[in-house]
Amino acid sequence: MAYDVDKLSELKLNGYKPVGRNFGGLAGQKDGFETYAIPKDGIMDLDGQGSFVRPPVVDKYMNTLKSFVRFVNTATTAIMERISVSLELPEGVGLLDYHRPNVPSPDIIRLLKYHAQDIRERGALHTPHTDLGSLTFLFTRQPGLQILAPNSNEWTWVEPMEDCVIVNLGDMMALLTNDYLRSCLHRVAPLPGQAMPTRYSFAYLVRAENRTPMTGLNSPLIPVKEQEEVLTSDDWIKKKFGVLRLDSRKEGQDWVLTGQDKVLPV
Ligand SMILES: O=C(O)CCC(=O)C(=O)O
Ligand SMILES: [Fe+2]
Repeated sequence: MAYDVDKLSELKLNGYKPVGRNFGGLAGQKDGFETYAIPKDGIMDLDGQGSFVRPPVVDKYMNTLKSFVRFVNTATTAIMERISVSLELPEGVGLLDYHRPNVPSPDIIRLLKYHAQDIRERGALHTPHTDLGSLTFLFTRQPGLQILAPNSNEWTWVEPMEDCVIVNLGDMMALLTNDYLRSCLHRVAPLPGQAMPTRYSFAYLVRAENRTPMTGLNSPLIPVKEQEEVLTSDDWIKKKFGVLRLDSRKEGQDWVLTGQDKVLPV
């Protein structure tokens, strides 16, 4: 297969994932969506990645992609600034220092297409998960996204709104704050009583710069945590993908997929 994401880049930053390659939303099943990833470093020509392998259609929209990355970077900086103030982070060792727009990082744009599903096969096409990065900017006009709020057993629908983008916190925010901030558990499912239609969405996934230590930042609000091993951001990404690509979820790996232990309703 041309442009296979598992062959083009170790951190799965570039290329196509067909339906059914990830662990699925239903017991013993696989996922029901295809994706195409486009790397920030390639779009912005960082780290010598400007000539990344890509099909002509991606090439054609390179200027649009560049403006889109700049737009999201501006929003990211504003959000990180606000969160840094709220967390009382000292200058120089904060979130902004690990999310510098012009420095290489494993950020991607992810295009998603969910496949239609017969009403008799109803299930979540996207297994419940948290996003592995810092922030997710999600763009869609179609419903289907659900979140599981902390201490709740019920999935809540997140309705898309005109001219709005949905922003999630991902695992890296939990790791950088020793769980003071939590990553948002979500999935994509058909609406009640309806079959799943073909659904399109796209996301910009903000991730901390390569080799960022995934441990709590220095703040009076962030609890101190004893850690046997501090992963770097690249290793965290590899670990999460290792679990996503499994055929079944093994005991003790819930946390990697969902960011939290034993939270999934049965
Ligand atoms: O399509 C959506 O609404 C959610 C996508 C998503 O969760 C993801 O790409 O990680
Ligand atoms: Fe997600």
